Amino acid sequence: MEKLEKLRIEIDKLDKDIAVLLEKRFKVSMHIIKQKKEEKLPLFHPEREHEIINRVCSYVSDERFIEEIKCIQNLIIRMSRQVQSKYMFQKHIFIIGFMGSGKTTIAKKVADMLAMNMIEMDSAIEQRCNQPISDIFHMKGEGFFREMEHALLSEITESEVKSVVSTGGGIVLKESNVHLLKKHGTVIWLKATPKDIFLRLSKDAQRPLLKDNMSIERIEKMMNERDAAYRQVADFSIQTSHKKIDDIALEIVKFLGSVHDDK
Ligand SMILES: Nc1ncnc2c1ncn2[C@@H]1O[C@H](COP(=O)(O)OP(=O)(O)O)[C@@H](O)[C@H]1O
Ligand SMILES: O=C(O)C1=C[C@@H](OP(=O)(O)O)[C@@H](O)[C@H](O)C1
Ligand SMILES: [Mg+2]
Repeated sequence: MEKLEKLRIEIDKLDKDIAVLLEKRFKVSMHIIKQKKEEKLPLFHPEREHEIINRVCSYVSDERFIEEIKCIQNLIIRMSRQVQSKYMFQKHIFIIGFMGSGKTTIAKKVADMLAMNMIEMDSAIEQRCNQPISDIFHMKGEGFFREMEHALLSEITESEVKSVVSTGGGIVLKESNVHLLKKHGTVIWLKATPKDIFLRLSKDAQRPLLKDNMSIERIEKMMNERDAAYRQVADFSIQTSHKKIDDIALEIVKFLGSVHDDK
């Protein structure tokens, strides 16, 4: 029993040392992000992160713990990115654009790169209604869906936690949403050609507005009707056709690094 007590005291002391060191490390991370911003350097640098993890593993002499230490180091790096993002972004990051432009896919990537919370508005509405979007449209009508969408956006904008938000393609149809997007976020507009949208969505039955009569011409017509609304709210636009998901997300993260906030 006495031996166990001694070991516990040792663990407690090590935990204290770790906490103090982590606090120091996070403070340095914050200095780094300020410096990166001043020097306009990329916020996200995966090669450097791999380098750090490999180097840290090379300090471990007992092979039995390499896997665990690697895992913890990964988490430390991710949490450092979280600390940096909290410092950097005092507004939400809204991803807007036509159906199939890649909002959901890219928002996940950007959130992962910045270690930020991600909100998928359509999924959140589906959860609230306990129904897929296509059923909500069919059974309760588009008007009901738009009310749900507006209520959710209002809630998101009131939240202290800043998120990467994947919106639905029709978010800009309500003027009150446009106002909220502009006021509370940095808005990224994803674009794609009607042909690419058609190819991306032709096997997807989850878009009620395109479900029955999907054609390149119909997509082009709807897109033309909406483009002005996307344009008026966007801080940055990016063409996604013929680009890889990772490259699109990196381009967005690079843009976000150049955004000036109040700090
Ligand atoms: N840049 C891209 N290149 C190729 N396919 C893409 C790209 N972006 C998204 N996709 C694909 O297109 C489909 C629709 O993407 P999604 O993220 O759901 O779009 P949105 O949320 O804007 O409707 C998905 O199957 C996704 O994998
Ligand atoms: O463009 C629209 O009006 C809509 C787009 C959908 O989201 P995605 O853009 O993710 O497909 C979804 O919100 C709903 O079907 C309405
Ligand atoms: Mg989506």
